[in-house]
Amino acid sequence: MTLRAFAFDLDGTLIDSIADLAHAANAARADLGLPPLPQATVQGFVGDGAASLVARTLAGEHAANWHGTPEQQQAMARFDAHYKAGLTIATRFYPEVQETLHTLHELGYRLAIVTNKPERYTLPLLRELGVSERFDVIIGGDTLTEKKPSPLPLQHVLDTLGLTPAQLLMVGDSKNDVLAAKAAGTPSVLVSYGYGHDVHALGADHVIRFFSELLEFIDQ
Ligand SMILES: O=C(O)COP(=O)(O)O
Ligand SMILES: [Mg+2]
Repeated sequence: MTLRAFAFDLDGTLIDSIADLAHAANAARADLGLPPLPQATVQGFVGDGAASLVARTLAGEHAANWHGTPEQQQAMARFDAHYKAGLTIATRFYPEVQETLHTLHELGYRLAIVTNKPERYTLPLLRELGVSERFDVIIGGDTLTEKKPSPLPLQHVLDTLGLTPAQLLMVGDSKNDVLAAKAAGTPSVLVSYGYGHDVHALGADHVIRFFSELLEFIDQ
């Protein structure tokens, strides 16, 4: 491979954020007089951005869509307040992530974040975890006009870094990550420990169990 750079999904790939997301989701539901949802249920709602997460959280089902109704906006305001107040209470890097990012950086690879998480959470979260400086480009779900599965965020990374699609490896945990990679023409790797379902059936070029397996894809 002629890899020069990596684009990383955030939730379920670099960080295990589900406890803080579920806490904020259930605190928002409590504010609206609704009973809590199991953490595993909220986990299944993550991956399409905050508006989808809030719409699903409010309805208690994955099929719900964001329409910007007054009730959804109220739920978003409550979720937003709770999540911003506790972005990194329980959120942690998955094993081997920090060491592997350090190694890739030392080897001269450019590193990007391509997440559907909005910038208002992504940027402070990365700062709180002390890794903002690690990344050459950070694209949140609302940074551009389209988010994953659109190829736009990855195309923006390619343009910014001056790379061809074959030189960038998308690393994620869910369907949107593979769809975005395919649409942008970049290779993709899925981690099997994240929030995606059926990762082996999503058509990624590789599925890995541990983050450090990424080092097997580079010319050392
Ligand atoms: O906030 C989300 O919906 C998930 O974000 P991700 O793209 O980092 O998995
Ligand atoms: Mg993810």
